[in-house]
Amino acid sequence: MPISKTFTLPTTGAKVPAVGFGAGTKWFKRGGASDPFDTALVQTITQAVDVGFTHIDGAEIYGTDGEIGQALAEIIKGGKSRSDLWITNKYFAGDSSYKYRSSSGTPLDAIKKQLKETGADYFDLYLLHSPWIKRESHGFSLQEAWQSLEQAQELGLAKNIGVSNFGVEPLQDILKVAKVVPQVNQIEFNAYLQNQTPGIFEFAQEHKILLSAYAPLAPLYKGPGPIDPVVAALTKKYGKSDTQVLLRWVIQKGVLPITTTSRKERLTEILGIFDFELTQEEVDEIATLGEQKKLRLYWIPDYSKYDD
Ligand SMILES: NC(=O)C1=CN([C@@H]2O[C@H](COP(=O)(O)OP(=O)(O)OC[C@H]3O[C@@H](n4cnc5c(N)ncnc54)[C@H](OP(=O)(O)O)[C@@H]3O)[C@@H](O)[C@H]2O)C=CC1
Ligand SMILES: O=C1Nc2ccccc2C1=O
Repeated sequence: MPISKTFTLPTTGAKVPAVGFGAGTKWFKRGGASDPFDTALVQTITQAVDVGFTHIDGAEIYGTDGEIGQALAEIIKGGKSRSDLWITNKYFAGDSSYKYRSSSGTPLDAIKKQLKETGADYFDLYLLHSPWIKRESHGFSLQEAWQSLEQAQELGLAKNIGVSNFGVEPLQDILKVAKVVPQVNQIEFNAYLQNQTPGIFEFAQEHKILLSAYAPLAPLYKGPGPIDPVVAALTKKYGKSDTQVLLRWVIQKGVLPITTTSRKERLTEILGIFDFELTQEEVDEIATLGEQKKLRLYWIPDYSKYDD
């Protein structure tokens, strides 16, 4: 059977390109809107699409919507159409201090603003970036925030809607009112963090929510660790790089990886993950060895209580 280059969203049936290019992390503008326009990001996104990426991951808080918009304009000028791309974006909800949130207002307000800034017409997927929303701090509850996303979907502004960094509890909270079940939960995921929050992997499977992984390559740049010898053996067996083995592992766990790079050669390397398959035993071995090390890079201290 040919190896699929897409994941299918359970409810809408939409086909999502199976690896995403992130416009956050190393591109994230810590200085916000006052940071200079990043022409390197524009160039890297257009190069990424040139070599075969069709999935771009942005977020309100990254401050890179302008760059995504410029790249999109250039890509369309080059002959592609909007529908050739999958663009995810996210509403900035803040962290567990409840001190920060989008300056745009509700998710519906924010998506309208972000659509203008990117010129994207619609987002293929729009997420609540994090679950820390309450009426006292935000002016609306988490359930109301979800309903705001549902409205955005009804208006055609987002084809699919979902969440990011959600644990079981906030998911259960929105499921009480949801007319549309979240399609995706984008979480930190790799062999050393297989449950960002307790039970989330199983919960997502039960509720047919597609998990998407950021920091999929953390075992590479935050090593050494117990999976290293197995990954090294697999690179030899398959003639693939450690990056490719790790991304393949994520995909074969049923999770959609979002990665990024500033290096052209890594763009093609990343896409070289669709012509080989790990055996189930190899997938399981990495998972089992990975349990021996705990690594969390994001949403600290929000989720540090789970690391004690
Ligand atoms: N929803 C959320 O809360 C979050 C979402 N994200 C999203 O996910 C995207 C990807 O996240 P990220 O954690 O960066 O993904 P990865 O774990 O895939 O890391 C990518 C980074 O790893 C570096 N890298 C790759 N190979 C190596 C190597 N062999 N040695 C050292 N460094 C290496 C790359 O650098 P180089 O440029 O040199 O190739 C790049 O900066 C983000 O851009 C963002 O869109 C990320 C974090 C949180
Ligand atoms: O790309 C990201 N970098 C981050 C750092 C801290 C919290 C969230 C994020 C992102 O989404």
